[in-house]
Amino acid sequence: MDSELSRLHFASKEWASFQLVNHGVSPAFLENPEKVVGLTTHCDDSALTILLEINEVEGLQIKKDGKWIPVTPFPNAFVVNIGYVLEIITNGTYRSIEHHVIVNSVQGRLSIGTVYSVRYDGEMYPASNLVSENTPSLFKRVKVEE
Ligand SMILES: O=C(O)CCC(=O)C(=O)O
Ligand SMILES: [Fe+2]
Repeated sequence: MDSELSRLHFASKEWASFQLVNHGVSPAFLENPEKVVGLTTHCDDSALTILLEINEVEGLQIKKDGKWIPVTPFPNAFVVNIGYVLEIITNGTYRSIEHHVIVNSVQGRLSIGTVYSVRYDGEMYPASNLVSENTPSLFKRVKVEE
């Protein structure tokens, strides 16, 4: 049976891709804005994360040269975030950037992300054609699960 579901199951198993939805902040939470935390600072451990800021509420920020810079939502545009996996495969040519999400007490924020990664039982290391005497490998071979 080659249903959508079995194809999705195959894709999730082979590429570990899945979707996540961040819901807005609940009204109860909004009554205590000082307690409101968004998503704490992190780099994605995916290969690529493709994000849609559904209701175009600001909140996502990236850290550049030690400063937090807001990623202003742009109608119908995706935010493409590079994760550790791609940083390793490209031997650091593409860097994974630190980011976090802050929420405000006025409006909830809604985003949907599709996370593309690699097989969980595999290994990752820089692509061999990106490693040379002049560009030594910046990463050792590691298991994806590590
Ligand atoms: O909601 C967002 O805009 C960012 C979500 C995020 O950073 C993540 O899921 O890794
Ligand atoms: Fe993230």
